[in-house]
Amino acid sequence: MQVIAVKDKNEMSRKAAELIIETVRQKPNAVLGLATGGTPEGTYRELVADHRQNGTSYQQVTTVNLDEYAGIDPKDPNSYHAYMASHFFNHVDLPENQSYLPNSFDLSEKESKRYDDLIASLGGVDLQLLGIGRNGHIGFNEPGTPLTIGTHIVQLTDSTRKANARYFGSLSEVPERAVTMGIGTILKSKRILLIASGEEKAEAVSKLVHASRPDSSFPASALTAHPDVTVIADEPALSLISLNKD
Ligand SMILES: O=P(O)(O)OC[C@H]1O[C@](O)(CO)[C@@H](O)[C@@H]1O
Repeated sequence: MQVIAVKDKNEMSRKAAELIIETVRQKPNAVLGLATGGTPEGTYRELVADHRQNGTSYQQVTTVNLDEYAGIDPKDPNSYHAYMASHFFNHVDLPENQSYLPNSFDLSEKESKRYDDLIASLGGVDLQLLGIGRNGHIGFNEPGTPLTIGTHIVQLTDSTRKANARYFGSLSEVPERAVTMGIGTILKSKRILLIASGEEKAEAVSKLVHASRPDSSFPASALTAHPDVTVIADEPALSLISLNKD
């Protein structure tokens, strides 16, 4: 696991975008695994700016998203479908039929398997972008989730619902369930890029960096089993650990 320490959220966003751009420039038909939440917003802004200024093209790229709330209308502004459209898809030349998110309405096992099969049929994810929850969740894989599981339906923890309530009118409006790529799905990605910003992530980042093996009580620790993980974290997120800076 390579840990890149940066000063602040802006630098984290820039560095993460650089890595994504490099991936797309090297492999124009790359499959990008994408994340939502507050953390990657700046990264998408950087990607859009680069697309406008430098012409990086997404015409041959395919994207697959990590997760979506169960039962939410894709047109609902709080859906991850809407998030991706407004932060990224609407501003670059990615063809509409080359972006995939989990189906929020069909919660069957068959549909979950179809999502994993789709990713496999695309040749797998070249670069998976991840954020991290305060409790160590990646995607919506909450503590206790088996680490080999594929795409599945999860019951969101109170802490995750509270953390995401800032986007909804009230806590009661935050869906109780979600569909997420499983940790088994995530670990199949060829390369993983986890980004973290802010003091509220410091404990999770410290646990991740110090993890020596996968432990289902802290889902992000599963990344210790992956050979190519880059963590880009800012100073506040790294405040509980000391790193030797290059
Ligand atoms: O970036 P945020 O908003 O702190 O969220 C962290 C993680 O939580 C989720 O939004 C799910 O709650 C993930 O998709 C994200 O990576």
